[in-house]
Amino acid sequence: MIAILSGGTGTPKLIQGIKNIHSPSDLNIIVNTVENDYFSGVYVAADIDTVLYTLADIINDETWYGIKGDTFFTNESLEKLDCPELLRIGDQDRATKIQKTILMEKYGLSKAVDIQRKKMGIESKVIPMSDEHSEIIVKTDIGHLKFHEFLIKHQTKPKVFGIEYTDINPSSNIIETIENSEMVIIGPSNPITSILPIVNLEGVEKALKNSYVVAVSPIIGDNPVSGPAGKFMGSMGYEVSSFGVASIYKSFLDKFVIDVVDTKLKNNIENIIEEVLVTNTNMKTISDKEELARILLE
Ligand SMILES: C[C@H](OP(=O)(O)OP(=O)(O)OC[C@H]1O[C@@H](n2cnc3c(=O)[nH]c(N)nc32)[C@H](O)[C@@H]1O)C(=O)O
Ligand SMILES: O=c1nc2n(C[C@H](O)[C@H](O)[C@H](O)CO)c3cc(O)ccc3cc-2c(=O)[nH]1
Ligand SMILES: [Mg+2]
Repeated sequence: MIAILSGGTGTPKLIQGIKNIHSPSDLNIIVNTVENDYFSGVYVAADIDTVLYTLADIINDETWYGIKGDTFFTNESLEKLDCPELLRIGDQDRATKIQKTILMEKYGLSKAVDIQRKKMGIESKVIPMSDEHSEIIVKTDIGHLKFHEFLIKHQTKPKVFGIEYTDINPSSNIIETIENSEMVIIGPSNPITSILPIVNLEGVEKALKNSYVVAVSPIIGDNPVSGPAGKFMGSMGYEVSSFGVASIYKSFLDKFVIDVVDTKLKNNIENIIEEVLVTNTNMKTISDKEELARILLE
């Protein structure tokens, strides 16, 4: 059984490759929840929904959120009603989020997501990192911003001094999922706001130290492929490079996969991570994703 730690975008791209070459029923995806928040009265678990839609092959893989071909009648009507939404939420996507909100209020987030993934015919388990609510606050030069205000309203422009989120408990079977796995894959998601919130949960780092853990760097050269990971790493004093990512994961990482662009960093990173593998990690096509998955799983 393979455990995968996931945020949005980067890891779901890799999951598209993994699920094509490895039995989906053998995958347990542990997903970040600290970007979750209510929007227009509906609970939005952005990274969970991106993973669900990716596993169900309905993801909009231009934006890496929402459902391919979705309509936006409610989003546009809210705009006309002077209730503009920060997130551009599609109509089918909203239905899924409303379903999750209803189920969650009855059964908690983990059970709600498990009911949803079964109804979507997904064989892999999708496990929220926690059933408790915690939100990232981004400390910037224009004040403390919620993650989506920083990301969408301010287009990640403000200077970042740091991020914080309240301590929460891991959801019930995360530790045993990690301990029972032959391998833990940390996908190329944002190390600071997608992966570390999972690692910092009570007992997770210890479980990772006792597991075989492989990670893929989300940084190629001195920038992330997308999103604000570089700003967050810089604000916490990490070098914005694959070496910086290795420094974040070094206490539990066994193997680190970096891009060919960063070949020159291999020797340096081998001083802090046992095994470093250099390959193409820029996933543009499904064969890029399957090839990277093959290299990780061999
Ligand atoms: C908004 C989102 O960024 P963010 O919330 O910071 O990060 P996520 O965890 O949601 O994922 C983005 C993360 O993924 C990396 N990424 C994306 N595509 C690739 C790829 O083809 N190869 C690779 N090695 N990493 C990839 C990216 O650098 C980000 O750090 C967002 O960007 O959508
Ligand atoms: O940058 C954006 N991210 C949007 N996201 C993605 C999400 O807010 C972040 O980009 C996450 O970091 C992705 O991991 C959505 C996620 C959903 O589940 C539903 C709708 C959206 C809409 C947006 C959006 O309009 N802009
Ligand atoms: Mg994200």
